Amino acid sequence: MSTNRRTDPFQAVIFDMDGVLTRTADLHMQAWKQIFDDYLSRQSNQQSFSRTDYLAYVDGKPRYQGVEDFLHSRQLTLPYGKPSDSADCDTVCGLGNRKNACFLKLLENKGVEVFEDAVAALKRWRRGGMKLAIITASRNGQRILEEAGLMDAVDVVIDGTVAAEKELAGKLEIMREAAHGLNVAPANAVIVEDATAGVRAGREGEFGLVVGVSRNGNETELREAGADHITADVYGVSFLRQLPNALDHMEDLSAWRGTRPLAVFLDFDGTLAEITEEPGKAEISTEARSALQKFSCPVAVISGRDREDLQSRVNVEGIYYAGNHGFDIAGNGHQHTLPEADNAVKYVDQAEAMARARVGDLSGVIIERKRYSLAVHYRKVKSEDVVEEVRNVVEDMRRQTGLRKRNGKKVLELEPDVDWHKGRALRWLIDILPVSGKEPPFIVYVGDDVTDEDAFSALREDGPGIYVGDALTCSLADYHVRDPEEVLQLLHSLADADAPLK
Ligand SMILES: O=P(O)(O)OC[C@H]1O[C@H](O[C@H]2O[C@H](CO)[C@@H](O)[C@H](O)[C@H]2O)[C@H](O)[C@@H](O)[C@@H]1O
Repeated sequence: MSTNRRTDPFQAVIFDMDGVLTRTADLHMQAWKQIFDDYLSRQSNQQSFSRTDYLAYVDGKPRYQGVEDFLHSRQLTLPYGKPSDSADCDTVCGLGNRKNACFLKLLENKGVEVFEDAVAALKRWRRGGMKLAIITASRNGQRILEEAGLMDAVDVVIDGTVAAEKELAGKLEIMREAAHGLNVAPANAVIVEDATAGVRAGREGEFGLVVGVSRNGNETELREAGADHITADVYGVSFLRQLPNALDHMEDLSAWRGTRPLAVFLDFDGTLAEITEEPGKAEISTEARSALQKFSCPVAVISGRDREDLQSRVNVEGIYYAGNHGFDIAGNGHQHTLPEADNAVKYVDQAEAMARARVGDLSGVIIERKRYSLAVHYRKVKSEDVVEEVRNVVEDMRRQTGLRKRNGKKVLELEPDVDWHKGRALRWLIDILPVSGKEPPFIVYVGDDVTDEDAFSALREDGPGIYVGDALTCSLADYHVRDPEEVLQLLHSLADADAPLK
């Protein structure tokens, strides 16, 4: 994403409503289809209104403009009329009014459904102190947001009614008005849009980042319209922002948790243990170990290390251990490894042999063989040329073995290319946790590395992701703590919070 070049954080997110936050886009499409098909059936040689027509000519535009643009695409013209035209008039306004009456009827019958991923992202960004706006060209925007319970979830709402009152012509002016209402410059705001017209407006308005949401499989169109980043899942969208420190927000965490039972998940290197020059030297402090021992709730450590190695370094009984980035899980009578990972061991063997032969003797390179993966460390390598050589060789190894390559902190890793990672391991563990009561557990996940982002992403509303590192980050976490020392403080606070629910 283009965010890497920025050194200042984004301050606001402006969400399009229909199709991004609410599922009303389908209702709009149905309403448009009903009225256009009726009209087209009375014209000669016209095919019915399609989803392609909807996406190309109508989606994301003010109602009457949508009518005009679609009719124009079919070489049809109607008198414009006036907004007060009755719904049975064959004018641009009449057709638009007919569509609205049809839409409201559908809304009444079917209600408003929201996209959970976008609502969860909105909540996360709000917790992180981002300014938020929802925009829509729909004159029914406020009504829809009230029904969806989202009216109070953001700072500014600009819908078609507000746009008409303020004489805002089109999406770009609506976006600018939202940025103005949030008191941020467009360059410091992120636009989240599913319509090509909206993406184009975001680009034209020079907003800092334009995210295209491809729920309709329209990636190509969104890319051509100029989206910086395309996603089908808003929850996975990351950009540079300033995370609050979890230690300053323990009361917010406690309010979020409510009466749910606690479960604590942690990464090892860089989280429980300080990063060291050599992997073999990383150690958990005695304080951190005894903090883990004090928890009565479930605790799991999920690491890129081999599980046995991890277990012997952490050395706490009664907790869950997931090694090899979650490929190998065990604890409290449970055991889980993936058959696909077992089948890939021969390729890891092959990769290891290649690594030892081609970079094993290079000064500073450390090769760490794990059961399901191989790490080639270059933290101690002094020469940039050698680092480059390591990169090239690992890329070669990836091509020849079919294993997946992952970047870590001064390490390149190869692992089985299957749909499994720390996030999947986290969800697997959540499912087997021995939690009492009917409420789902409140999960706290603490991690510092790229692979922990899969876990942050898998959390959704289960609880906070806490990133270990600088506040200024692209992490998908909700909060940060600075370093393993602050992780220890966090563990103490969580242990206190765990005590009353024993
Ligand atoms: O998931 P984690 O527990 O964070 O493990 C990720 C990798 O951590 C280790 O490497 C990292 O820590 C080393 C010790 O501090 C450091 O020397 C190295 O540069 C880091 O990349 C571990 O050796 C790997 O196997 C893990 O995958």
